[in-house]
Amino acid sequence: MNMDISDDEEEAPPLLVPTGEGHNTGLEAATSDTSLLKVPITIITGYLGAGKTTLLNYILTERHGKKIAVILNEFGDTIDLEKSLAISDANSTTASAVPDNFVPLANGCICCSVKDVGVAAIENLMEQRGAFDYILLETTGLADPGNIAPLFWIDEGLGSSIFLDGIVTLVDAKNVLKSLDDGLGDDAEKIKEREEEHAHEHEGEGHKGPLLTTAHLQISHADVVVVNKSDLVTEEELQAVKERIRSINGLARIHVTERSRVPQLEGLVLDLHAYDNVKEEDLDFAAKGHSHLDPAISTITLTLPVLSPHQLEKLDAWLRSVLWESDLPLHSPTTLEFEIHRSKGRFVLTNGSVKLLQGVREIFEFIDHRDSAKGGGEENAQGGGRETGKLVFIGKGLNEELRELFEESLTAALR
Ligand SMILES: Nc1nc2c(ncn2[C@@H]2O[C@H](COP(=O)(O)OP(=O)(O)OP(=O)(O)O)[C@@H](O)[C@H]2O)c(=O)[nH]1
Ligand SMILES: [Zn+2]
Repeated sequence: MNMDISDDEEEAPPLLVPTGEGHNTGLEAATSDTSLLKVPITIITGYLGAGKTTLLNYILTERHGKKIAVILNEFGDTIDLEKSLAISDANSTTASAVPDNFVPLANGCICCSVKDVGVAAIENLMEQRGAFDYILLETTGLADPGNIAPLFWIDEGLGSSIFLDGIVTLVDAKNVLKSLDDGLGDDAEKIKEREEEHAHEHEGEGHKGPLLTTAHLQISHADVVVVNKSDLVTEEELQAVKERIRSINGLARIHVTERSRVPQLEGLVLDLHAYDNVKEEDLDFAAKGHSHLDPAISTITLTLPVLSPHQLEKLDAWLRSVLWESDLPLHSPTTLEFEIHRSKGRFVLTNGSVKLLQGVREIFEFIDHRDSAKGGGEENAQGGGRETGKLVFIGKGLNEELRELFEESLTAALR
């Protein structure tokens, strides 16, 4: 497994969208200042019946001063919603008419729908600029947000007019542990498909990890988890649910609700800037959790020293190996398997500037920290060479043993 981590065109996974500059590993990516001109999109995901539509309705009827366009990918069985949710006017709670060229997403596989129909729907929507200033996308209960997020994040065509603000995952407090443990109630065919896919990827290895359910995928990609239906569980049950979610995703904020009524919209479910900013406090928070309550998915944190520009390039190469090929450059090879769903990082450079890392599956980018000079300078003055950088991974198979191997591998790579 010891491998060459040099830039190899052959080995690179297919990017979803051409960026015009080859592989967008982000070292040369611009800052996100332009996001101020773009319309944010929030993806609302969650298992069947968790309360997604209830949240949408709640958002649309709350005072938020926004004109919101809603995209549903399940029009077939939510005809009433289609009528009432289409576009909410900030000045009234009654919905205005659906624009002519609003194309609903078809039923079925969300990633195909979004690729083939959804992006067009949003592009059509964008021609109605001024008609709305926020987009909410409710996915089907079985959607994997890891397939959807990159479409809105990297796509240059859309990138000019919208940006992914965050993924909000609703969970049903009463049923989520059951769904995580045995996929009970989960679409059996979907699970079988996923297992077959997995078996195919690791052909001949004769290895089968713990069950990865839709609930796992939705929680591991969440920026916010809304634990809904709190009225149906005891305080102890609620605590167990929160701990389990925390162990899967150490980065996500958790809010407990009844009828999806989050105490506040802005900052809690809307306007998160979860993909163009990385908050230090979030990384610190993730670093505190060490429980691996969930056998399938967990969160690990690695610390890094202040990096020279050359080391930043080495980090970039290391990330390409880990994220693109699921391969850990090591002196002694390991048979441990892993799969990274989400990554976030914050790195201080020797010149005092700060780089942020954002990643979903194999797609990642470095972003310049907005107040780079200030933040980095202060830290350097205070820290004086302490381990200031942090890298957080959420994914499958990330146990303590692997965390140590990651640390060993990264240390060697930065040497
Ligand atoms: N007891 C209880 N019921 C709730 C709560 N929130 C929502 N419900 C009910 O749960 C059911 C499902 O809610 P929805 O908002 O439609 O859930 P959804 O995630 O959009 O469901 P699908 O689109 O079918 O996947 C509805 O009957 C809601 O009235 C809650 O906090 N407590
Ligand atoms: Zn719904």
